[in-house]
Amino acid sequence: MGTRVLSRLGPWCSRVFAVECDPNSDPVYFSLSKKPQTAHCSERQAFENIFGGAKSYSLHVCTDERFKRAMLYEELKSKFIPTLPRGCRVLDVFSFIPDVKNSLFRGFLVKGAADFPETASILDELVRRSGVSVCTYVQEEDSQQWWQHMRSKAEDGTEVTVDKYCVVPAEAPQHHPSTLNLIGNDVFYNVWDAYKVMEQCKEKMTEAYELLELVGQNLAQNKGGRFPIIAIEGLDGTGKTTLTRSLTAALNASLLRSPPECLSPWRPRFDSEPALLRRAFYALGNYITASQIATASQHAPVIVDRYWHSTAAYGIATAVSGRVENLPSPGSEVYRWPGDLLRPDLVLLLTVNPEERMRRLDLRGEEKTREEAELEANQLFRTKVEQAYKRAEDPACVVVDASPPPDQVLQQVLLLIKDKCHL
Ligand SMILES: Nc1ncnc2c1ncn2[C@@H]1O[C@H](COP(=O)(O)OP(=O)(O)O)[C@@H](O)[C@H]1O
Ligand SMILES: Nc1ccn([C@H]2C[C@H](O)[C@@H](COP(=O)(O)OP(=O)(O)O)O2)c(=O)n1
Repeated sequence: MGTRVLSRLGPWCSRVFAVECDPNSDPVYFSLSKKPQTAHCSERQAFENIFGGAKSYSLHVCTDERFKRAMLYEELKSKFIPTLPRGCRVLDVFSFIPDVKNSLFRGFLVKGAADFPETASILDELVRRSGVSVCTYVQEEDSQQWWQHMRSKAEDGTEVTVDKYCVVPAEAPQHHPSTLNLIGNDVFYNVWDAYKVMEQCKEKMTEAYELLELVGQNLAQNKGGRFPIIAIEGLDGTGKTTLTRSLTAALNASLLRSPPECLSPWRPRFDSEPALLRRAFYALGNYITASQIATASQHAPVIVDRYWHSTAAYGIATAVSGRVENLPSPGSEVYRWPGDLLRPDLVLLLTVNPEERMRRLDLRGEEKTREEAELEANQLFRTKVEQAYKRAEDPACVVVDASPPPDQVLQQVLLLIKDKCHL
């Protein structure tokens, strides 16, 4: 497969690879060459760290078809990786064309499992699967050169062929590889893009079928009324529910939320699905909420507890790995508002320091979504969500310090609303 065309994006050997060893530092980048190249001492050391010692191999999901890609990746992550023998080291590995959108294939580099007979038979099975490629890494005797052996099934599916490439150092690309597939996989910029994802799984999930029916019934009305629409955003525990309730009473407003109540029964199901489906679920939820906002804003101001910015900020922060610096820069198209989604007049982002947020969450003591639980455990992720919120544009979020007592936060927000929405 190596020299043959792997996808519309070109052959395997033109790809760059990135192995993530530590979320707080740059990945180790390498590319492939037919001829050995001299590497600097530090580059040789980096290769030794990732390939040296116990035998290592990598698994890559490599198909252009986004639904199949998401499903295969989830299968590897939740079914294959947990079966690995204890003590194996698993690192995220990306293969991509530098700075080319939608060229990213995700995968895993596994170290210390190749000597187990069970692993060998699972790998043989994976090699024969379409959409997965399996590579092993070997060092030639008396040489410091690492080789990638890419195993793939022959056209007739019976035999396994091996393409060999030297692993050579590659420069870091301008954009972190995990940002390349955001659009259309982690964030959707029109309803039809998310709708198409849901259509692909309606056969296997009745929830998807019913969701599509609901979206279909709710798309007709998407124009705001004469009253202002105010969205309240922020991490869990920042006081959104408390504020939206008091604001609703103070302004005699309608209170809505995204995802809307009618989707609550299906939410746990979608929360346990691969990221592509989860994101499509929340994206479609925003369009149903938009239709409810359109009706409600004809009669009274509307307060919305979470809306599009939540969907985008969590989607981007989950997909972009490593450091906060890896997020797309401010001004990037990923922070734009979807053209076909009803826009709020004002978006307020509630912020409190991490200690106070934890104190509030402990006091509340409710069950959390998987992502919220991850957020709690992971300061880096939390910072990325907040940064993504702050980079959102048109409408941008107005940051509100939500650390004072509830009544003071309410007064502060009422003043803001008076100023920005003339209420
Ligand atoms: N301004 C505030 N000061 C102190 N505690 C607050 C404040 N706002 C909310 N809380 C408390 O913090 C917890 C989380 O608030 P909540 O409104 O449920 O947040 P969110 O909806 O953003 O998850 C609740 O126990 C709530 O009573
Ligand atoms: N409009 C929305 C709302 C929530 N989400 C996702 C993002 C996170 O995974 C969770 C957070 O929602 P959660 O219900 O835990 O938040 P609150 O408890 O309402 O503060 O849902 C979304 O993507 N889009």
